[in-house]
Amino acid sequence: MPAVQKPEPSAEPPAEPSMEPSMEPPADVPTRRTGLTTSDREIVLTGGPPPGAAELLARDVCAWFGGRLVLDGVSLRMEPRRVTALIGPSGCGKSTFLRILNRMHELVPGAELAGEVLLDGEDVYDPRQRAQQVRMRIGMVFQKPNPFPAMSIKENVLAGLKLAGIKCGDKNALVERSLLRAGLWKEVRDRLDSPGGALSGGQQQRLCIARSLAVRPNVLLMDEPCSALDPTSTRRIEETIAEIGHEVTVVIVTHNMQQAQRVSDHCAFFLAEENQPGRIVEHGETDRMFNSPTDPRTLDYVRGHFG
Ligand SMILES: Nc1ncnc2c1ncn2[C@@H]1O[C@H](COP(=O)(O)OP(=O)(O)OP(=O)(O)O)[C@@H](O)[C@H]1O
Repeated sequence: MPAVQKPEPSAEPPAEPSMEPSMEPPADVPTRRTGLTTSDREIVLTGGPPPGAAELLARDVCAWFGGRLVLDGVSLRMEPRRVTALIGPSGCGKSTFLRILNRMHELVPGAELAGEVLLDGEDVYDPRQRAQQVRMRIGMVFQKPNPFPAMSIKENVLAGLKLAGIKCGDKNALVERSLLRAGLWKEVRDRLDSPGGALSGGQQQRLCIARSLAVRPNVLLMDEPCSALDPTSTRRIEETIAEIGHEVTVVIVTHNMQQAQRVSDHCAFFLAEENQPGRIVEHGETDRMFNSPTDPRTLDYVRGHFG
């Protein structure tokens, strides 16, 4: 087995909810739906990630579970302020790859990996990097919404700050801004002290996105964030992705080809052929991947012929 990068004793917090970073709005440009402006920059966070979206670069990433190779030689650049979709049939390693990006893979007993993941050029697996800090900069939204059900909506939004030890001088403004960005503010502004668990599934997922955004991540990973939601909630989350995608690097796993086309700028097609580990067959601009891919397997997949 190749060199395994495996640091970090396990004094880590539970994987979920993830640490969530945040983002700066582009200077002087109000965001599309929220009308937020540069005055939002005045919400000062102490101890959080450096501001802005970051580039994620995976180089020759391999992954094993219990000695079985499940991902082989995956290299991918995920550009800042763009949405990258990971697509491919079940079991080809999309979620494993996503979890490697913010060091959640190492929480799985028997999991190993090799290769490099660079966040704006810094190796996230450098032994000097703490996994918790990495997960603060690279947030994660899961398939199933996981708010703290007994905590209030407001407390849920602020929960990531507490876990990451980030201080904020104006928590009310941060709560409002995070909920605005997640597209939930109008629906909950009159009941911020109600429990998060009382929201609908789609609202809970947007609450989790708000919780992630509150810590101002540089990257937001989303693992099938709409798979448990109805079509209306799915559309609302897609709108949210379109809005935040201008401010933070987004990497999303989705089985829904229409969704990949709607939300992503760049697309990577993963495939694990029979008895083989998952690999990237092809990646590129989403329009090209869906309209004129170079590999016939990509065309078959995006046209729904298999998977
Ligand atoms: N915790 C684990 N222990 C052992 N094997 C695992 C574990 N998690 C995933 N695998 C295996 O790794 C391979 C890749 O799984 P992964 O979940 O990353 O694929 P995926 O493309 O995300 O699938 P899906 O689309 O169904 O979620 C599969 O063969 C899976 O069985």
